[in-house]
Amino acid sequence: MTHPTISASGLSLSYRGTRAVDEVSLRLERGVTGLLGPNGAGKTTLLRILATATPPDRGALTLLGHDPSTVRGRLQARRELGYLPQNPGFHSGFTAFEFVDYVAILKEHTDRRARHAEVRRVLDEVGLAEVRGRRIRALSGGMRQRVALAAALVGDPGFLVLDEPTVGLDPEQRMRFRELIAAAGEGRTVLLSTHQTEDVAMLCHRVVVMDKGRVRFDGTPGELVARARGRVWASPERSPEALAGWRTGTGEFRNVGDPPAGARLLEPTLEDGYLLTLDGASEVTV
Ligand SMILES: Nc1ncnc2c1ncn2[C@@H]1O[C@H](COP(=O)(O)OP(=O)(O)OP(=O)(O)O)[C@@H](O)[C@H]1O
Repeated sequence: MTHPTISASGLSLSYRGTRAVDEVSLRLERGVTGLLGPNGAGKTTLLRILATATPPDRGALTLLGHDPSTVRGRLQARRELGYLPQNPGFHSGFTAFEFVDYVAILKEHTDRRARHAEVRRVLDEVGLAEVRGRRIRALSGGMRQRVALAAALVGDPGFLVLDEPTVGLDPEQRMRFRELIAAAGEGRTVLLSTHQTEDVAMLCHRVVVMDKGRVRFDGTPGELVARARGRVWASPERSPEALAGWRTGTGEFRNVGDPPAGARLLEPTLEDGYLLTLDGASEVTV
């Protein structure tokens, strides 16, 4: 059995009256955990708290055995975690090498030779050895995201926080990025925020769904899919019972919701389970 490398209890953070993160408790273990949620659900805010970029208003957090509410614990935790923020803040005039080197300096890698070797290692790990001398502005979107991942991998962190790293990537680049995330998840704890339910289905051993600052689901991808079993059906026209329904390429409607008696049920996907979780979330009373 693995034991949690990250444990959070009752984390809350408000921005002028908005509860961005509301009493979130989580335990993360090795492997890739997906974090799903609609826009404004609080994902980025939660990731910022876990990456020690923003302190919570309330709650307790242990990161790789360190308590980030103390100066010493925060410094220790920062040395051992990697964060790929939604906007990595590239200086586009930098080369890939210069950018990662700059991040390595910020991460207190002071010995120049050892640092440069580390920068080469992480750029190699993400498949960018060939273009390390190229300016970031000349790289494709997929390559830029790999530069950001390389920066997060400096120092071989035990905990990796990735905020929507596959956004805007084409399918081929996304697949390539998935390979890298899966490789990064071997022997590490990775938390991956995404809008792509496919990323979660393909990569994650666990999935957390957030909405309105709260955790609405925490389990395996299979358990999320199971929530939609018996709630997806086909019909020649849109069913009035459906929460969502659309005509597919076959000409039939695919409906999600509470099926009528005798409906021809379809195999659910993770996306169906996710949508039904969000729909139920508005009814959750706390
Ligand atoms: N710096 C800030 N100042 C004020 N409100 C903020 C700030 N950052 C986030 N919020 C608010 O907190 C809530 C959660 O935002 P957050 O960015 O964490 O959500 P998200 O799930 O990451 O959304 P997205 O998927 O769109 O990135 C939203 O209502 C947002 O408007």
